[in-house]
Amino acid sequence: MTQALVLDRVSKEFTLRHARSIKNMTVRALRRERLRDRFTALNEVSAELAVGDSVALLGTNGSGKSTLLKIISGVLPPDRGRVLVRGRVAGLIEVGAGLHPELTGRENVFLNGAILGMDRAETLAKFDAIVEFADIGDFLDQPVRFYSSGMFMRLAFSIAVHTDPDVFLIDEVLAVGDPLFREKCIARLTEFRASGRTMVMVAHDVSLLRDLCSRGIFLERGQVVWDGDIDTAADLLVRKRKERRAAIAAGRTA
Ligand SMILES: Nc1ncnc2c1ncn2[C@@H]1O[C@H](COP(=O)(O)OP(=O)(O)OP(=O)(O)O)[C@@H](O)[C@H]1O
Repeated sequence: MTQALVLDRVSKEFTLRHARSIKNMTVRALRRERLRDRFTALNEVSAELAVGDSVALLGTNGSGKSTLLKIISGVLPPDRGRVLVRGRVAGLIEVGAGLHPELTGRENVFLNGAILGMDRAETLAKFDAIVEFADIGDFLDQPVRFYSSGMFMRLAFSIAVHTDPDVFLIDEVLAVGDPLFREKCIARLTEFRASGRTMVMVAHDVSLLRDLCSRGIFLERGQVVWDGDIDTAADLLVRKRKERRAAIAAGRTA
C-alpha cells in the first residue's frame, strides 16, 4: 500500500482559562478554584491512509475532528506524535481562511493559490477555470469583504479544489452555500475521488459522508473508537447523537 498520510500517536491539549478578568481570577483564587485546566482534544490518534482513500472523520460535537484536520493541514502543530503526508495537502478547513478581505477576488486567487502551493504560472493557467467554477461574475475585481457568504465560500472552494492537491481536506464547507453550488462541489469531490486522490472530510451531514467516503474514523473525546467502513461509523454517529439528545432532554449533559 502506498501511504498518503500517516498519523502516529497524535496528541493535542488546550489550555482552558476559567477566568479572563482580574475580578474573576480573584474570586476563583479566593474560592481556591482552578484558574485554568489542561484539556485533551486529541489523545494518541493513529491511522494510516492509502493513496486514494476517502475518509470521513466523525464524532459528536467537540470530539476533536476539526483539531485533527488542522493538525493534518499543518496549521496547528501536535503536542506529541507525528504526521507524515505524501505530496501536496490543501483544502478548506476554516471557511474563508486564507482569503484576505481587503484584496479583490482576482488578487485572492493568486495569494491563496500561493498559500496552497501553486506558483504564479500554475495559478495563471488555472485562473479561468477557478473563476468559472466560483461563478462570482462581476465581483472578481471587488474586495472580497463585499462578497456574500456564498460567494466567499465559492471562491475559497474553487481555489482549493483547483490546486490539485494529493490530499484534500474539507471541513464542513458544504454546509454553507446554495444548493446548486453544493451539487457542483459534490460532483467535483466525486470526480476527485474517482481520480484516485486522497480525501479527508468532516461534515455533519451523514448521508453526504456515506456518499463521498468509504471509510470512517470515529472520534470520541479525542480518541479513535472506530476506524473502518463508513456505514458502521455513520450508524454509530446517528446512535450517539440520539443518546446525546436523550441525555439532554433528561436534564443530564452527555
Ligand atoms: N484553540 C482552542 N483552545 C481551546 N480549546 C479548543 C481550541 N480548539 C478546540 N478546542 C476544544 O477542543 C475540543 C475539540 O474541538 P474540535 O473543534 O476539534 O471538535 P469537533 O469534533 O470538530 O467539534 P464540532 O463538531 O463541534 O465542530 C472542543 O472541546 C473545543 O472546545
